[in-house]
Amino acid sequence: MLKLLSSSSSRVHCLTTATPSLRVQPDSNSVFHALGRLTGLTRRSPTNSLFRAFFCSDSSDGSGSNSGSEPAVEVEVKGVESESSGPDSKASSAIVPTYPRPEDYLTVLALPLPHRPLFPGFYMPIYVKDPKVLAALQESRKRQAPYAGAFLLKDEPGTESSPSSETEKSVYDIKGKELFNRLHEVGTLAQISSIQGDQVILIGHRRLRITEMVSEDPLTVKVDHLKEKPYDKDDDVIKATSFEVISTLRDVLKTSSLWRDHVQTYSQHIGDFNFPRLADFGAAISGANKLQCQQVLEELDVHKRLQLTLELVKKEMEISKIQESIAKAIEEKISGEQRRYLLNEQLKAIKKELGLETDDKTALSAKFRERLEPNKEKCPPHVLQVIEEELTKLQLLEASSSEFNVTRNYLDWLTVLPWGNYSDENFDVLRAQTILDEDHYGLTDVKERILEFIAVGKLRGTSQGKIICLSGPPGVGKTSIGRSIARALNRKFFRFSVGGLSDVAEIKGHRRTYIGAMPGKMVQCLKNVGTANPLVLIDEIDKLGRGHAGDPASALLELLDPEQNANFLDHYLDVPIDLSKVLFVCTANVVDNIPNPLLDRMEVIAIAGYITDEKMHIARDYLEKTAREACGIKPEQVEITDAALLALIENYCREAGVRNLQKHIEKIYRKIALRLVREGSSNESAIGGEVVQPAEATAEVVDESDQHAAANKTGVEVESVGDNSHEHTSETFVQVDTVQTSDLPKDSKDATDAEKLQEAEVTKAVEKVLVDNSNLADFVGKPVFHAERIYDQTPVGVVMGLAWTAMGGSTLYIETTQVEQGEGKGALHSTGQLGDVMKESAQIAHTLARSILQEKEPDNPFFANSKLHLHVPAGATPKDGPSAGCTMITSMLSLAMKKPVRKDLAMTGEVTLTGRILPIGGVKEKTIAARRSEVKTIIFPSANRRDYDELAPNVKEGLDVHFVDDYSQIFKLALEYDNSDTGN
Ligand SMILES: Nc1ncnc2c1ncn2[C@@H]1O[C@H](COP(=O)(O)OP(=O)(O)OP(=O)(O)O)[C@@H](O)[C@H]1O
Repeated sequence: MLKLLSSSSSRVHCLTTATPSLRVQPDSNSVFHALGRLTGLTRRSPTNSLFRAFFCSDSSDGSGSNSGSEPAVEVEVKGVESESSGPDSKASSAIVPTYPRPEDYLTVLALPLPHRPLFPGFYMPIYVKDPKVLAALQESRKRQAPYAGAFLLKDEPGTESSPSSETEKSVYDIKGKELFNRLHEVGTLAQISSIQGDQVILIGHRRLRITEMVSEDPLTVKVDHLKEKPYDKDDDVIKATSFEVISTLRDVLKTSSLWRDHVQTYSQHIGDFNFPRLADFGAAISGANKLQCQQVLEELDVHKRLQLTLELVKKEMEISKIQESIAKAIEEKISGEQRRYLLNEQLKAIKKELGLETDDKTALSAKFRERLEPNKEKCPPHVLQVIEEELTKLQLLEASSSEFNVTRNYLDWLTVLPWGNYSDENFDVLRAQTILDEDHYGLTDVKERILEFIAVGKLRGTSQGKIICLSGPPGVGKTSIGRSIARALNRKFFRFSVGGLSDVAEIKGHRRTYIGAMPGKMVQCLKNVGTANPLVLIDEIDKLGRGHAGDPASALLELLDPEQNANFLDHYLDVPIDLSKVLFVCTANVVDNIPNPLLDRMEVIAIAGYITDEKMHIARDYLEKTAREACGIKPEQVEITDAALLALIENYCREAGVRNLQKHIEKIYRKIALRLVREGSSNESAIGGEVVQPAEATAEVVDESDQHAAANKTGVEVESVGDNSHEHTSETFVQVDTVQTSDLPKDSKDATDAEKLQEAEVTKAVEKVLVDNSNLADFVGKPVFHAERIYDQTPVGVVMGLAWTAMGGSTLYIETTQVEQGEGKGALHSTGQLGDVMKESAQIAHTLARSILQEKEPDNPFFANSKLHLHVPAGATPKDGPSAGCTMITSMLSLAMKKPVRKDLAMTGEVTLTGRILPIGGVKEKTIAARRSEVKTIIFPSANRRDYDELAPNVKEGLDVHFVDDYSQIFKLALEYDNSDTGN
């Protein structure tokens, strides 16, 4: 609320009703309007009212044209409840503007202004620290002469122009002469508006110039009251400049709110708002520095002052433009980001609506929960807890962060595993037996062991995780039996090979902190099979790598050991998994290479290899069938005779396993398939060419020695049928048919009869392919040479031994010859890539043979006088082991006694220096190898009798086996035989 009071009724002017005494100058009015518009203040606003009041009242310091023409008016403003009333509404309420006459104030108190000069019409609070000055000010107020001079303080030479609060304080300490010297000459007559504590509010009135110092403390100076130089208010240049100032001010005010605040500190206690006032106004509210402001203050030429002000406000304008562009750029940046954010959110919402949302956290969490739901009851509580924690974490993470992806993948694995989800086990022993027999012939031990396992499961009501290790040469069906066991037990099957595996992380997984971390093989297995009790086949466990970081064998131990694997901890998963229900089946070629702690926990079932008879069965009942089906051939289209199969096994596939046999059978069937297709297409083509071209029975074709030649001829025939069939005169079935066909008078034939004939002949052409002994080579090539049986009749000094290799058993010869003879030349030289153990065996054999000969033939100095050479073919294969000891002695004795050993005899056994025979390994393999080489008599150490007894009857069938403790028994069997018995 604005109230105007007057100290005397004649000097009161009401603001709301303009009285005749109010005088509005044309220039000031226009300025008022201009400024009113540019400040955005309404006529009703207090500031506006104040403008109006003062325009009409004071002309005492006005332009020269108005000077002294109007009486001074004293206005008291009280209770101005508006921010426009000044910097301090309380202070404003105490304002008692008076219009001092210059002659009353020729001597004034000099107040220093540290920051800016005080412009007429503006408020300025200052701090007066000097009590004397303060007292003088209060005194002057009491005396109704509340005026002082406010002068800008010059900077101390060498100091910065912007004073800190420190310098501000020190400014107030300057006194007397020093202060006088530091004051600018031109200042302002300031009304002491209020004094509160040490804060004094000054209102600027008119310009003063110091003429001399009157007293030092407080500093009092004599002053001249300055007036602007007379100017012509209609001067175009002045007008134009002032309008430019106004328009610039308006522009600045539009953009800068800071300026609007400055405007509101304008007190309007200055009388007319005319051109000089406009210049002061512009300079005062600009952000110009104090010297520039002082320059404006000192300028008494109105035009020059306006120009100076224009410069300042223009500069201000530039600054405000820069400020605006900065603000705009920032705003644009922010709004761009906001826009992107909004669009992203919209995109998400659309995706969600269309069900395309993949990354949305809630959708993800819902997906994980849904996946977990069916197994939730069976899921262990510790796993559920981890899942819940991770789900909460997922919600808190930023979707674009890498941590989010890690958590999402982790949750993916955690929720996908078949926690407590077991497949129903089959404990039906009879069904299992049928399945096992369906898939594999023989392998009785393995099948028996599986049936035992099922029986135990049936009685206990639940099965237990076990580790079975199937060992044996390649191709004996270790891997495939694993598959059948899974089928028999109704368990899911998972196979992984650890051959060459050297990284523990393959088994135990990587820690989640690594980029691209994955769980180990076992967790992957559980995810793949979807049940917690699969049969896991770990292939090639004997070929486990050494490991560069950690020991894979130890990691496997944790995985396989039934004591530990109930709480198997994968590094990635980080929660224990129960693997105790998993049935592990490992396969190995050589048990010795399996790390001992692992082997210790396994139940090893050795599969030694197959004898011919077993191979015949496997080939006939399993391999043939599979190969036939794989080639799409019907059983009636082919016949492989027993003789051909036997020849195939004995001459081509003599190794322990049946993989090679399988390959050969597949090869035969592939060739048969090609033949059938060729013949079929040749006949079809002939029909297509409208020529009857019956073919001979295929049986004739397969009798031909060169199948390819026959096939080629057929091809030629087909192509030339339409031209001149008479040209083909070869002896093949095609030739006969062609002649017949060409002889037929085409037009005399009934079409239907011809078609029937064609059909009948085509069927005949692909009727049956017969593979027998005579044409086997056409399918599988010539038989490969087998070094195993080099001699039909072993000569003197040559004995057949039995060896065991990773590929199964094999026979090998030990040959000894005499290199040199002469007194005292007895020595032994050995070759054939023998290892140290075998070389030592040879030495032992040499010594023992010598002592035996001495005993048997004391007069025979053979060993003492002969340099012997012992060789074990094949020379390219490294050999080692002690089991050839007895064979070596026999070979040497045979040479010494010039007597060949018994026919079809093979032996094995380690021998000591005293002639004791020690047990050997691989009895089954060796027996099978001996049978393959058509050995009739075998000598084994007595200690191996038990191993031999366990062999299947068909393996033992027809063999004459002798078990010996001492070499003397071998001597008897090998060298002291009756010639009529052995056929020698
Ligand atoms: N007793 C058998 N009855 C029927 N088929 C058999 C028998 N033994 C092996 N096979 C067949 O022989 C082929 C080779 O067997 P598999 O691959 O299981 O050999 P493996 O012993 O695992 O060899 P490797 O040690 O080289 O891995 C398979 O197709 C398998 O079906």
